[in-house]
Amino acid sequence: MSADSGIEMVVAIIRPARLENVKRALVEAGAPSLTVTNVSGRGSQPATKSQWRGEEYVVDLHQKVKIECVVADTPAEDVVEAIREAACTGEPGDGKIFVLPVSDACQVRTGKRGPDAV
Ligand SMILES: Nc1ncnc2c1ncn2[C@@H]1O[C@H](COP(=O)(O)OP(=O)(O)OP(=O)(O)O)[C@@H](O)[C@H]1O
Repeated sequence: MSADSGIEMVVAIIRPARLENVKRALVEAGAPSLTVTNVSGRGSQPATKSQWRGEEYVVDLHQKVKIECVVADTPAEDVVEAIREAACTGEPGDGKIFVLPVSDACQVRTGKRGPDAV
């Protein structure tokens, strides 16, 4: 389902090691613009145990990369599929992808609004 504005945001939380693969896939899907943030999070990927100075501790927040990709001309569904294929290893912890409606956009340089600003 697409937003009234025709603009949608795909938010993907993926393995850092898959970022280059995903960036390449987004170019091929016609959606090269993106914002990338280093994040930590918890899904169903099991916690791991680590040691520091002889003390054992549980690591339940895993290092991930968050990709935000706002699209208007390219269907969000194509972006989701491109990211999924490029990010998948088949192992727990591969991540998750969310699609959000975006009510409007504004290009700072030109003042354009709506899909033309994306
Ligand atoms: N429901 C959620 N809300 C917010 N962030 C989530 C959610 N589910 C997963 N995440 C984020 O995605 C990252 C990867 O999730 P993860 O892959 O471990 O779990 P999963 O997708 O539930 O299942 P699986 O491990 O089987 O792939 C998490 O570390 C977290 O940052």
